[in-house]
Amino acid sequence: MKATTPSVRQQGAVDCVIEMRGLSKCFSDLVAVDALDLDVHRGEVFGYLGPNGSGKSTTIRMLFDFIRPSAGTYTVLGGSGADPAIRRRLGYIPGELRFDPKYTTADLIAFYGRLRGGIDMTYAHELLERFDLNPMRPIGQLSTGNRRKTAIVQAFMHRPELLILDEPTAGLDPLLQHEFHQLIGDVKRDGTTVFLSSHVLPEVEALADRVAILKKGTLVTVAAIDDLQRQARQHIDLYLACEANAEPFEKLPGVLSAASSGAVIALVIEGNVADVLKHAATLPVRRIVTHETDLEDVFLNLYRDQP
Ligand SMILES: Nc1ncnc2c1ncn2[C@@H]1O[C@H](COP(=O)(O)OP(=O)(O)OP(=O)(O)O)[C@@H](O)[C@H]1O
Repeated sequence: MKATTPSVRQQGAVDCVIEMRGLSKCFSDLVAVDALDLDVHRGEVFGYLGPNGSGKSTTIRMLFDFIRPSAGTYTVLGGSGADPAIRRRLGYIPGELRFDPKYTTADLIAFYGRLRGGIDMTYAHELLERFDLNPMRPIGQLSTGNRRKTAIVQAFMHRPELLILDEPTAGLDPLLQHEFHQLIGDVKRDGTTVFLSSHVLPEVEALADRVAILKKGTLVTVAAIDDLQRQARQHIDLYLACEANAEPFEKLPGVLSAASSGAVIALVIEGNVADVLKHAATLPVRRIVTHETDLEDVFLNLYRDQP
């Protein structure tokens, strides 16, 4: 690992809070992470996606210096994730929670409070209330979801500049997932950067500004959610005042399928819908129904094997 200057490095006008250059990790002859070049910008929520075993947790564990890279370099907040001064500015939820079962959540947050020093404990107590967590029970007696809540409180309680979250909502019920999403929105508004590894595609779609997709240790895409949304297929139904004929739509650019039934034309379109709307304007259209774009399809296609 190359330690660089302890300030956040800038790339052009953009603050990069995480930088990876050629970052690689091999376990014997398995290449778990292969020459990653990736920048995470200050203030963004960055989704880190990929199928099981694609190297997401391995990347995160390198960022905290829990394991050493086989090649390449990284910086976190301009320095090393092993540096206690940097660690105090980070919040972390590991994929696998390993708390000492005999301690309570209250013990744990008191411990982290002392370790990090000078933090406002009222916020920790607000988080306990927000997630409806009884801090006095030993962690060994908590359900999986309640252990996850403990992990959330310890990661957010000191208002870190950068949160690195490895599947943070695994095991949370939908109400608490919703609360967690609100919390991410709150900290983002305060300028916090979030590096979010998740398998929950709608969660990433709702929260992330940009995403990277990792497959077999290699980056297959780094893209803005907005750009992926533009690539997503749109489903549009046209309700006409006459018998429908889908044929003229089939030839239009971007139309993947056009089907008619009675007075309705059902269209699936990729990219720009301008030509479709131009043609629709020549017809007696009574109603247009648009369905949610299938960003999940875009993600799944990127997950699948590419040539
Ligand atoms: N300590 C280790 N020793 C040997 N192989 C390892 C070790 N840690 C991870 N691996 C292997 O490295 C690859 C990447 O694992 P990693 O846990 O980073 O994937 P992941 O993307 O986080 O997966 P998941 O989505 O299932 O959590 C896998 O093939 C895994 O078996």
